[in-house]
Amino acid sequence: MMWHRDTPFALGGSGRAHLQVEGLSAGYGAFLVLRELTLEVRPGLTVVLGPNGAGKTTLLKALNGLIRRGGGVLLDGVDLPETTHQVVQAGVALVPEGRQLFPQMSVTENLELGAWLASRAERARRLEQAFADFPKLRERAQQLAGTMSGGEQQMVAVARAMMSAPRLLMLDEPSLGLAPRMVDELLAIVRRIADAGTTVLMVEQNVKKALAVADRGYVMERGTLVASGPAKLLARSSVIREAYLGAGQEPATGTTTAADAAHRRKAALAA
Ligand SMILES: Nc1ncnc2c1ncn2[C@@H]1O[C@H](COP(=O)(O)OP(=O)(O)OP(=O)(O)O)[C@@H](O)[C@H]1O
Repeated sequence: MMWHRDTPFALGGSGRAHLQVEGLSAGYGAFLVLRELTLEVRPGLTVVLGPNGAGKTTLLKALNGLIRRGGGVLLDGVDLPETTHQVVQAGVALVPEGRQLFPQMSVTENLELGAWLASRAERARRLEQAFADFPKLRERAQQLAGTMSGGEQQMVAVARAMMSAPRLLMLDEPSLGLAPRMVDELLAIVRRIADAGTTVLMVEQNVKKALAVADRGYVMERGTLVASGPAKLLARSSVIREAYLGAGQEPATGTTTAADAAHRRKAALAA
């Protein structure tokens, strides 16, 4: 069964938000990761590519108010606030790396947490809409999130972010650890969310597949941008072909267990 119907995703805002990032710097303590980054996220789907440690997650954390940043960030011409609470209120939602669901809570409870700023009645309305947008989650409404497959959990994480009715949805490596078919389905959903009017900024390591669904892309290395452009052109560019040749190919087993293990180690170190 597919995860979605042919109806557009009605949860997101339809403001076609436009994010402008000007001279952004951010890091951890004295360790500066991002140096004077300038980029824009236009309505549609923008992807940020780059190797491990390039600073992709750091970019999303800085935009989301999880770490301090310098430089300017404008959402539709208005300064984006610096605290996560206010960033969510401004209409920006993040699907974090590793999903970060509450494993002992049901699908419904996890989804409801995505609408914590909304009134009770509005939360109920959005939950109904989330189940309409992701019919399979309705069947699993009472299942504990921790007992779901990786792909199912990623769908819950995306649906939870959409519960805040964002104008800008940010996703951090949503395909990590998923089987190829699930990656395709997930990216199709992300594409449809963008088509329905929520601007999307997605960080990915699956270069080939990400560029196939995106409108525009940036390539980041060591905290700076080394290439940008329309996704179709970027896919044919020498910077992508030389640096990432084969990077978008699927592992023979259909899973990325090694990547998952590396990710868990990194999460443990960061904790
Ligand atoms: N909490 C932290 N404290 C200190 N340094 C960190 C922290 N998180 C990340 N870093 C460092 O910042 C740099 C950028 O990391 P970041 O996670 O943004 O990269 P990335 O491009 O998202 O890579 P990946 O694909 O592995 O997630 C790395 O050198 C990393 O070691």
